[in-house]
Amino acid sequence: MIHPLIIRHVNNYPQRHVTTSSLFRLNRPNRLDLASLPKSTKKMESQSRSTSHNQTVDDDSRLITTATTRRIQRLTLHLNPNPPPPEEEQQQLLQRLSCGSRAKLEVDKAALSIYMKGKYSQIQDRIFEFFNSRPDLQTPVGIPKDEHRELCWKQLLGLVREAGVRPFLCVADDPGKYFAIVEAAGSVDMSLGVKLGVQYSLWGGSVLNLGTKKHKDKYYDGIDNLDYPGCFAMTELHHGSNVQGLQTVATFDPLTDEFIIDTPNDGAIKWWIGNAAVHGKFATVFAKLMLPTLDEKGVTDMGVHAFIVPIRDMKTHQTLPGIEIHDCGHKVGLNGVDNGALRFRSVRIPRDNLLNRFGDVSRDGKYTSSLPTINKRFAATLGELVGGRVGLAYSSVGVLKIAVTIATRYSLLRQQFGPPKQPEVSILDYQSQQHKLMPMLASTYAFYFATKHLVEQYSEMKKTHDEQLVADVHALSAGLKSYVTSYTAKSLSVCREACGGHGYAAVNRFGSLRNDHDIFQTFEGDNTVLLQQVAADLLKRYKEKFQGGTFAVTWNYLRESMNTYLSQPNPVTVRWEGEDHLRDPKFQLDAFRYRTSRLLQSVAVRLRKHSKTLGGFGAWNRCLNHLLTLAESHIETVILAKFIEGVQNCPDPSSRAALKLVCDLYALNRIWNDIGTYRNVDYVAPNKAKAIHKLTEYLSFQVRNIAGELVDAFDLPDHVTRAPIAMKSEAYSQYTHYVGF
Ligand SMILES: Cc1cc2nc3c(=O)[nH]c(=O)nc-3n(C[C@H](O)[C@H](O)[C@H](O)COP(=O)(O)OP(=O)(O)OC[C@H]3O[C@@H](n4cnc5c(N)ncnc54)[C@H](O)[C@@H]3O)c2cc1C
Repeated sequence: MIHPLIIRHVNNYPQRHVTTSSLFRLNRPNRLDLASLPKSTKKMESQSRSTSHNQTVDDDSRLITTATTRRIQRLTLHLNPNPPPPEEEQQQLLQRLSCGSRAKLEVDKAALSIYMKGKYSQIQDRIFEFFNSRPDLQTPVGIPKDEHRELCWKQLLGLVREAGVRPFLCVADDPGKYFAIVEAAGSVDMSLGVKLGVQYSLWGGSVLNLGTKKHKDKYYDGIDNLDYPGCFAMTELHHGSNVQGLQTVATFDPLTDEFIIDTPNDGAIKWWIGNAAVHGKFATVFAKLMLPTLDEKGVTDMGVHAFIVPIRDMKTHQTLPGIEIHDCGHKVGLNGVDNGALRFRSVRIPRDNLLNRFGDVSRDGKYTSSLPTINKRFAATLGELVGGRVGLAYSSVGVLKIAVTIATRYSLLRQQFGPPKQPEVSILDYQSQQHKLMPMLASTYAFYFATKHLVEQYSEMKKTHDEQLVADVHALSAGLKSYVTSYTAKSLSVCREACGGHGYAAVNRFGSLRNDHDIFQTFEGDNTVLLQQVAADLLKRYKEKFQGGTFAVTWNYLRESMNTYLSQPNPVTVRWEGEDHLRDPKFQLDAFRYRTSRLLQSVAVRLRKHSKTLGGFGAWNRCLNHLLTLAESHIETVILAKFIEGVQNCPDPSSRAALKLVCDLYALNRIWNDIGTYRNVDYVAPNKAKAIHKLTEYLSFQVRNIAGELVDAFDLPDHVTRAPIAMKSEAYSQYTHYVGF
């Protein structure tokens, strides 16, 4: 039993940010002797005791912890020298030590889960159940490349032909459902998610979005039922990001009414093409359309267009004449996907194989298009392909959910060290572990709401084709794809490390998740390149605004915050440090928006200045890091705004309270990460910066208290997370069983 004196003493203590981790750290061997700290720290301790209750944050929680801990240790030993307190009471003590009078939030897991799973949970559950019922379709750890490719193809066939899931129907009719299918398939095996994406978003999507009725009539069913496995052949050996630099040519031959596809040099070999090495029968090949002319050049380059090229015989599966295919080989990850390289030597295809939605060639070789310039046609063509980016952003959140679930469950289970003669504590009680994982858990929630918004916007755009929405979705998908995939990629390493040695066992997933996901940062647009598109879009709108235009819906906030930015920060509010203020969504959003406005305005000035001497390209490069920071800042702002909306719209009060806590952690952690910027411009005074830091640590602790419920709300079954160390029960025995005990 803990003596009531201790409890009273703790309750009377004016601070509430004494953390369990700092408490325990004191008791571990070889730690600093805290009694020997210099006198000045003791002075701070006594000062901190006089801090009033309505001041939010401790002056120095570690020192308070020191004093409190010593007192408790003395009292505990005096009153009861040996027996450790029963676990529940110990927990209560820790609770009080850690957050004063605040109780742990009660979370209604079921209600939160319903809210977080959204309207496509049924199809996802169906996919999980199908693979759970088919052990022969589950990917074993360490499967060799060629077997993995065959298994991945069987998984896809099983999903479509046996489980009756029809992704292609959803690509056009219900994109939200389609992205949910891709996420769930990717949770089973990321290679499967990507293979599915190649077939339906890339190959299928190119036919649907760039073709016309004749193409849909001819190819739709075969794509849907997998009789026509296909590729999306855009990238070449010498050109990936710079699509306008592609060199493959498609020359129209009016005599035979055909296009002749040619790879003019080795640099133009199509490279990295998914489905090409083994399974593909067709490829959508991106090539410069060349029309014969009567001038001395003999041909005119009409810009990059897409053509359907059969690459293997439908019956024998032999590579067709004029086509050479090689395997791109073993990759860092995603080895279930067969990426290949293709060379074309005078391959003839009918004129009808031009995907002619944005430009057509008549029988007599005349070019027609509703769009006036090559650039406009190019933009329209690429604009139709943003679905792939939306899918990657969405699936990346799915990967983050799995990783954070494994790391959090294991961190709750795992115990290392503890106070003398008391049980060891869970590693998630350490402040450092909370710091690694709780903002990540908060970010996972934040990204869920942001990508859900993106999917809704995308679906709306597909319905209405509203021009403004098209531009909005283009920038939003580029920004979210970059931001989320970069964050997930980094987090996978953090999760591995947070699980110590057992995080390194392949069976516990981090290795494959990390390797498979890593390329999400590059394909469907390199992240650094995509962020520049976001920055360019912001600048374009900024310029338009000063010419009397308006910001699009997503960008509306800039109008207001630009005005705030152009005035000086309010000298009173920069010092406000009360918890109510720091947890006010208005303060948080204002801070994010202020930062974006500032970055936007300052980079516009710099670009103008440098372009006079360096030209447009040089000036852009001179300001490139600034531009990338601007794009990230904008995307963080959009994410926060969507998270705040997600909290406000949550119908269940207990879930809403939990989400509010998580949202506050997301916001304050991001502000703290960039505190130098805020301090530099005096948006935040030193006392406020300190308060933000302390409150962030405190919120991490509070989130830790409901971390189990928060990851449970993702509702990922054990057969999806699969890591033995993260099983909902008997994790250790499942792990020992796995290695053969
Ligand atoms: C596993 C895998 C599967 C793929 N599947 C397909 C597929 O099915 N079909 C297909 O067509 N393609 C596919 N790709 C190709 C992929 O889309 C490209 O790799 C991607 O577009 C990036 O192009 P890149 O490799 O040429 O990189 P690069 O553009 O050469 O980029 C290399 C580096 O240069 C930097 N960089 C480039 N330009 C700029 C700039 N303007 N400013 C600043 N930095 C810059 C980038 O940030 C990056 O760090 C696949 C690739 C892989 C690895």
